[in-house]
Amino acid sequence: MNTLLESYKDYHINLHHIIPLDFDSIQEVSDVHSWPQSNDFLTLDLEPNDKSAASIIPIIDFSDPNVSKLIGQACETWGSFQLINHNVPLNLIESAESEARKLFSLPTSEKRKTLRSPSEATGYGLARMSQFFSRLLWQEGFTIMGSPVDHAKKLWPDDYQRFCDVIEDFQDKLKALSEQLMLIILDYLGIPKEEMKWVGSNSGPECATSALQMNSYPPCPDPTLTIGLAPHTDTYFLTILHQTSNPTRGLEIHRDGLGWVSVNPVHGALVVNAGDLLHIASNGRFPSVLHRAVVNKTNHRLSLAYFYGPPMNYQLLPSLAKLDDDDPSVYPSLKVKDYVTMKEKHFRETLSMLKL
Ligand SMILES: O=C(O)CCC(=O)C(=O)O
Ligand SMILES: [Fe+2]
Repeated sequence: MNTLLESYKDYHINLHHIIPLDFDSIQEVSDVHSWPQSNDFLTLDLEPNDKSAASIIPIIDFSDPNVSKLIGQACETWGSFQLINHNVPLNLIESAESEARKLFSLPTSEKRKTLRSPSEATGYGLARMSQFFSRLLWQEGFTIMGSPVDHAKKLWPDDYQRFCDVIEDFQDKLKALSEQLMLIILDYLGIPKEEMKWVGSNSGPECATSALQMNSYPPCPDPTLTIGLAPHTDTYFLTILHQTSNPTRGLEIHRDGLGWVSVNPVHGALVVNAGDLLHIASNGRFPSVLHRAVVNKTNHRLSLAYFYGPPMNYQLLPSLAKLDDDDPSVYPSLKVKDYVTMKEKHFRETLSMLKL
């Protein structure tokens, strides 16, 4: 089991947790998409916390001379920041968004030609998290690992090349940015880069794992009843996310003491979130940011999330990030594939189960 695809093969998901709603025909929020209103993180509070809090999520200029310190501090306090001047061309981001929109605008019967099979990780379907919930998400997704060509040929038999070219170029640029961010982060944590040779490695079993997740959240007749993506943390080291500008509400992150904070889109910015594996590798110094996607009544919101992390065989060594010798290790050393397997079973409980 050396690739992400192989680690997911053992977890056959019921079709009910793969097939999205037929948004072409849906008129109302039925019982299966009505989420319980309770006091825990699932509470769909009607308003995000006060607007001033929204501006607190750091916006970092990649060309700032202090960029390393700013990124390290943002990861340590928030586990999240927005990055501007990141060198991913704006027209490429816009093209990727428009290719995603083209895909999600296809009739449901066409999209289902690429339905993710229960033992696979790529293609059209509900977010993987849906297997943990009895209610349905107001979301449809499309997951890509490497080349999307096989699926693209099914969707547009005579016209698949543009989709593939744009998406591959987009993934290449996000990979390069992920590598730059990782070098900054390793330096901040005092981890020698020789310990993470997969950063920057381009081929073979030692190269990084990555995936591009396209999310579509059609307008919803009653956004107070349902949710696009339920609260979760991402699994890998970093997520780089583009979200459509101008949603009424969308990505929200949770911070103790503040509650849910909206990540308001900044034109051309990419959101960077720290995930579980970086939380472990940082020996708990960087929080794995809890976030969710809420839906709205008027806009068809899209997001493109690029997940980046180590190969499945990589052994995480939290002790490398210890501040000094007396600083205890907060997590055990473990292999990435073992973490991925645990998360497929235990979802949000996984980190607390591992904590020493
Ligand atoms: O749509 C968003 O803004 C969030 C997407 C996300 O969290 C994910 O794909 O893991
Ligand atoms: Fe996420």
